[in-house]
Amino acid sequence: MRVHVADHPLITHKLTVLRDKNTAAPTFRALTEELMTLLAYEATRSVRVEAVDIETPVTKTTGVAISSPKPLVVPILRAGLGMLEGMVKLIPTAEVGFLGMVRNEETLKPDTYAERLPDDLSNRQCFVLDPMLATGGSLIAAIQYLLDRGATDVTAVCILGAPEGLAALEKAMEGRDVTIVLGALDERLNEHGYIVPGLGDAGDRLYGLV
Ligand SMILES: O=P(O)(O)OC[C@H]1O[C@H](OP(=O)(O)OP(=O)(O)O)[C@H](O)[C@@H]1O
Ligand SMILES: O=c1cc[nH]c(=O)[nH]1
Ligand SMILES: [Mg+2]
Repeated sequence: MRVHVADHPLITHKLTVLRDKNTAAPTFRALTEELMTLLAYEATRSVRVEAVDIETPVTKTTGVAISSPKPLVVPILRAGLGMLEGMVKLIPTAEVGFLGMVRNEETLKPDTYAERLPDDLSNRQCFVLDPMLATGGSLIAAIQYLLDRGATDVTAVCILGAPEGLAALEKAMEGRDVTIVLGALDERLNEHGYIVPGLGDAGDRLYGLV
């Protein structure tokens, strides 16, 4: 498994505003989308392309176009939905599948309550979006879902990660073609499984309490 932690002052600046408990939902949503777009630059570094012949006003030349089958973007509901627009703005031809997951706040285990994915993911490049990698339970289950359907090339994008979750993911995905791109790797998890310093509950901050 490959791990890339973004190191860019624009990302750190936007993350600082996102972390601030006084940042209200409209700004939080806008920043989540912007951060995704910045992280997408790294996450799509190996997006598959094929040669295409075109003609400029000056001459014939060869360029590239994103290959078919098009990449599959999978936001994990709810919070991953806040990252979706930031990704598909960059790859408008991407297809989008959905996984709905909620972590049981007592056991910290994920429960999958919705799934809408193609049956066969072999030969699809998959991009999983979830802002928070805490214990890693949700992301491991989501990536495993894709691998079980034949995916061989999965990149996950998270805005914040905890070392505990990253270690669990690395152990679970050992030897698999999985990449994770993080906006920042935080200090630790607290006794409730929340990332420290973190930003709180990403889903609640995007969409309100339920
Ligand atoms: O790494 P883990 O310990 O599994 O925790 C991370 C998960 O928790 C959050 O979702 P949550 O369960 O709060 O659902 P929500 O997006 O609907 O708020 C977050 O968006 C991840 O999916
Ligand atoms: O810090 C955390 C941990 C899990 N889920 C969140 O939204 N935030
Ligand atoms: Mg939540």
